[in-house]
Parts: sequence; structure tokens; C-alpha cells
Amino acid sequence: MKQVGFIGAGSIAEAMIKGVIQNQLLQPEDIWVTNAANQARLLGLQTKYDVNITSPGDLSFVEHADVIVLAFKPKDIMNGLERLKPFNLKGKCIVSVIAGVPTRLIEDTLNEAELSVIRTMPNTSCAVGESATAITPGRWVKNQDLINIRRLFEAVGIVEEVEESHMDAITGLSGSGPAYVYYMIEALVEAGVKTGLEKEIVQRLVYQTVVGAARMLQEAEEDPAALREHITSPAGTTAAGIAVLAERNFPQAIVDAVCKATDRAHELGLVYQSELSD
Ligand SMILES: NC(=O)C1=CN([C@@H]2O[C@H](COP(=O)(O)OP(=O)(O)OC[C@H]3O[C@@H](n4cnc5c(N)ncnc54)[C@H](OP(=O)(O)O)[C@@H]3O)[C@@H](O)[C@H]2O)C=CC1
Ligand SMILES: O=C(O)[C@@H]1CCC=N1
Repeated sequence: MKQVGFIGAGSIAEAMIKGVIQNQLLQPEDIWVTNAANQARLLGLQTKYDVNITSPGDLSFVEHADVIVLAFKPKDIMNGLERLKPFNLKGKCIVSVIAGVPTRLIEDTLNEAELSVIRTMPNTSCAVGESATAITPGRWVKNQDLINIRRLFEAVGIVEEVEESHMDAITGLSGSGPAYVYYMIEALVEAGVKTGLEKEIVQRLVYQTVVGAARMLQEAEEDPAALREHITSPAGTTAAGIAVLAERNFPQAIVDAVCKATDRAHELGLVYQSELSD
């Protein structure tokens, strides 16, 4: 893999760019980025990461890039693909990080026979090399492309290869997942501040609590339920706190959130499939 071009310069594109540069999988000069309209954003990325940019809407790097990352919103899929169509995509690998959009739609819309398309679902923790990324190959993926793209995402976290039928659920689970965790952290901080502690102190305590819990999961050979039990003394403070969460059906709220996010990913895919057949 020599040159990677990002079409879309938003949150996930930046997280990936930051991660792959930090992990030295790619050099800044091998990365190209464009977007739809926001020139200031592109200049900001160039200043921060020293990557190549083109003017908004200028996809000329597609001619020499080996890998093209589709990093725009699902609503922009048809427009984004139409703009790619005029290019000779022979031998190139198209990597989509777009929620809900099936590989088949990309394959069928782009004007290239037997195109290598890989659908992926990373999360923004790419930026610190800690993404949980799922990848699924399209119909005509070359083995070497799959190896290369796996390597790209392994440079910024862990990778699971899955059947495409699981991608919407993964989008709702680990694609959106950091947001659920941040939401809980926001609430923990709010609770700490309410006790009268300084916000900075609360933040340090809470962030480290979350980092420590995550490391325990990775390093202790016990599941989360067992780790929770170790903290929960009979009739102690944790038991009192957990009882409130159980009473408010915290686990069910999380399950419902993931299901809803999964349904939303599926809906996004259906919308654009039906557009294709119109
Ligand atoms: N954010 C996340 O945590 C994750 C997001 N994703 C997926 O990644 C995709 C991007 O999400 P995110 O980065 O959050 O979105 P952002 O809104 O932050 O960025 C979207 C980018 O797409 C650009 N864009 C829109 N249309 C076009 C076009 N036709 N050609 C070129 N660029 C275009 C926008 O340009 P401009 O600003 O100029 O309009 C912008 O740079 C989505 O499909 C999402 O499902 C996947 C995993 C995680
Ligand atoms: O919210 C979204 O649609 C995207 C997909 C996964 C994370 N963010």
C-alpha cells in the first residue's frame, strides 16, 4: 500500500489519519485528503498532520492512490460515488467506513468490473491506536487488498473480520460504542461535581477509573460480571449504587440503545439501496 486518499475529512478520517501517522504505517506524504466544501478544515488537517490536500471536490489524487477511503456520511453516498465514477479504478481498493451502506451498492454504482471493495466499521479511538474495527470483504476483493487493509486498521487497534450481515449491529455496538461510554462518563463527572469537588479533580479521578476498568478487562482473566462482584461488598457502597442502576434498568437501556443504533444503520442502507433501484 503506497498512497491512501480520503474522500471526506471529518471526525473518523482525522482519527484514522492521526492513528496511522502516529503508528508510522503511513507517512504524511502518502496521504491525500479532500472534502465537499470546507477548505479551512482541509488546511487545518494539512497544518496538523502535514498530509496532502486538494481543493474541496477535487478528487484528482484518485488517479494515483492505491486505496480510496470513503469517509463521508451515508446521505452523501450517491453523490460521492457519482463523483468517483469518471475515474479509472482498475486495480484500486475502495474502503468504506460509511454506516449502513452495503458493499454491493458501492460495487454496483462504480463503473469498474470486479472492483475490490472493503466495508469497515472503525471507531474514533483510531486516533490513539485503540479502535475496535470490523471489516468485511466485498465480492471481488483481492486477497492482498484484504491483507493490506487489515494491516492498516491493525496499526490503529484491533480488527475482526465478519460477515457483512453483522456490520449494522457492529456499527451500533463498537462504531457508536465510544459515545455510549462518553455519555456515562459525562454523567459520572456531573455526579462528582455535584458533591462539591473541583471539576478538574473529578475528571482526573473518573477518567482514570475508566482507563483502569478497561485495562482490568484486558489483563485480568475474569469477565466484567466477576470484576464487578469483587468491588461490590455486601451492603456496601457499590451495592447501593448498583441497586439504583438496576432499579432504573440500566442494562436494558444499553441493550435498547445498541438495538436502535443497529436499526438505524440498517435503515440508512435500505434508503440508499432503494435509491439505486429507482
Ligand atoms: N464519527 C465516527 O465515530 C464514525 C463515523 N463513521 C462513518 O464515517 C463517515 C463519516 O463520519 P464523520 O467523519 O463522523 O462525518 P463528518 O460529518 O465529520 O465528516 C464528513 C465529511 O464528508 C465530507 N463530504 C461530504 N460529501 C462529500 C463528497 N461528495 N465528496 C467529498 N467529501 C464529502 C464532508 O465535507 P464538508 O465538511 O466539506 O461538507 C466532511 O469532510 C460516516 O459515514 C459515518 O457513518 C464510521 C465509524 C465511526
Ligand atoms: O453516528 C454515526 O452514524 C456514525 C457511525 C458509527 C459512529 N458514528
